[in-house]
Amino acid sequence: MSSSDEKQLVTLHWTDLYVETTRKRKLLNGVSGVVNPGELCALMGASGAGKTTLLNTLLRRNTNGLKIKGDVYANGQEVKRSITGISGYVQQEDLFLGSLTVEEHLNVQARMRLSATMNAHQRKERVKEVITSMLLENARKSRIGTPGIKKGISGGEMKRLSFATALLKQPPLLFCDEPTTGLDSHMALLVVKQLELLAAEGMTIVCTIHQPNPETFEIFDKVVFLCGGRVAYIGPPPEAVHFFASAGHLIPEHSNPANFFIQCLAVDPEHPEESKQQGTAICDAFESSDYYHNIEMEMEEAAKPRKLYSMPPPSVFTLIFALWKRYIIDNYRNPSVVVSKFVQKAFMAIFLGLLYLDHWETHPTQNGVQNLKGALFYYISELTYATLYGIQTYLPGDFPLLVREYHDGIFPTLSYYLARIFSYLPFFSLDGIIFISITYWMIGLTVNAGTFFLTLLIALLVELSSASLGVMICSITPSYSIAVSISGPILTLFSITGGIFTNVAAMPGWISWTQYLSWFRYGYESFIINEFGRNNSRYAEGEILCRIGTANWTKSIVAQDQCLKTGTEVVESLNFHEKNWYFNLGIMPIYVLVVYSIGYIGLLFRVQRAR
Ligand SMILES: Nc1ncnc2c1ncn2[C@@H]1O[C@H](COP(=O)(O)OP(=O)(O)OP(=O)(O)O)[C@@H](O)[C@H]1O
Repeated sequence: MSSSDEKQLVTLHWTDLYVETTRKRKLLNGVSGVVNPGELCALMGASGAGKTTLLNTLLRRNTNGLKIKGDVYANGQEVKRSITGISGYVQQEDLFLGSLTVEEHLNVQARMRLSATMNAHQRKERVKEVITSMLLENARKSRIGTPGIKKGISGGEMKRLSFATALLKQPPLLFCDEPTTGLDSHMALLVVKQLELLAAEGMTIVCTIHQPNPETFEIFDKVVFLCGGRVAYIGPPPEAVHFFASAGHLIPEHSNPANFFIQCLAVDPEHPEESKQQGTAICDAFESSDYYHNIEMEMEEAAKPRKLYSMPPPSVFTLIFALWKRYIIDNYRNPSVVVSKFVQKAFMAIFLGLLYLDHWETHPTQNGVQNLKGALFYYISELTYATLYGIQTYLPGDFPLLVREYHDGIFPTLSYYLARIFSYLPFFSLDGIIFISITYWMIGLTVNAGTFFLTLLIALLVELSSASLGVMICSITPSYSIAVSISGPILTLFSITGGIFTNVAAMPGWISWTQYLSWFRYGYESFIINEFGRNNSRYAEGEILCRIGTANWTKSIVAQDQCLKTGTEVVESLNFHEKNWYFNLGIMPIYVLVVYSIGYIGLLFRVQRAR
């Protein structure tokens, strides 16, 4: 629409569509057709006739690996992928984020689908309108749910919600793939009547449909019967009766016309060759009939170019914000993220605190120093494993919806990627902050605000690094199980080359480079320098006792040559270097950016291929 009071009308036509597989199997063989504004058109035919292939070809969806010839036009102008900008698509399988309520889902979709020119009040009104028109008022506040996992709204309500979503932006063109499948006959009729109303308002509607009953069949303005990838009939339903009769297939009394036509065109397993010949004869008869001539004239008219408006889409920031909000709600409603994450972290913090509970008296002792070295390494592990595996539990589940919404032209992959990362950040940083804040004081790290906040900063960078690798692995691998099986060995490698299990300077050359691929090395060195280095007076000359901190001091004196007497000696005992302090703090954010970027490229590739 050019403005709110001017309605966009679209004539869709397609000419000589040929679709072939890589093995040269013809799925569509010269299919042409036209649907005018205000027409409700059904694609019909026996199973395997090519209905879904035609719908996908018109929409340029799910056509990977297929060779397509022929063109699709809207208002006389050739459209390819841009058809998504002027159309809505209701797919056979309903796909939603089940944790949202019906209204929340529509609000988020309204932000993403409606034009940038609409304000918040207008969007709200539009959401109200679709809720009312799709009879979703009673389900407004209900969670959508996930079939088979968490019960939510009914199947019929889900289908109506799919319609409501597609209709939000009032597209001039609507495609539906088997909108009545899975619905009872009453609900199916209701859906088709709803489509009739939309067509009456000027919408151009194309849908595939399986064996409609006579009452439903009559509602369509135009039907397209396909047979073996060819058009067997296209035109109004009542005329189909005459055409099939003229081709020698007189409909018996009291039979369902759609069923009868489909049977005429179907391959009979008992007489496959004869039935194929029958189908071919009907297609040939149609191509030389007046019915086809009428369609050719309609197509000629449709080919005259007319205006095609498109509304300004929302800004990238609006898209990111809407998606971020959606995933924040999802994370929040996902008890395993919120509850288990924080409870687990608090529990582990108390456990670690009690394990290493500070038992020094006035000075650090040798085993106290050793304990801190161990506890600081454990910090890395705690901030790594739960974060990386936690993220991997949820991301793969997003993929099907992401693919659908991306190919619906609602948002670019980058908007999803950024929104998803930002939606995790609060959860995957707050838990680390809680963990450090509890343990820091219990295990006896330096009581100093500067050292404490720097420990928090390092912990945050470690957790961000771990999250980035978790997201990256999920983004480039096709499933959760593959992501997890790749992550395990990588983390083991990072862990053993991180600084505590092996001397970082003494590792063999062929493996020592791996330490620089991970935050284990950078994070651990930073933690150690922060605590023991940077002229921390607590570990100045003479402050660390050459004793093991037990009750019996005299029996536990450590030999001078094995005694770490200063903080600098502690740092050097691990072959770490204070000069790396700023480098480590700088490299971790760069690491995060690089790893996220690799993940983005991987995800983009996968999303684009999944068509
Ligand atoms: N990507 C593809 N690669 C190879 N063959 C395909 C592909 N897509 C569809 N086909 C084949 O093309 C034929 C038509 O498939 P299509 O899904 O369009 O039929 P349909 O009329 O929608 O059938 P149904 O009613 O069973 O869904 C079928 O034989 C199918 O196996």
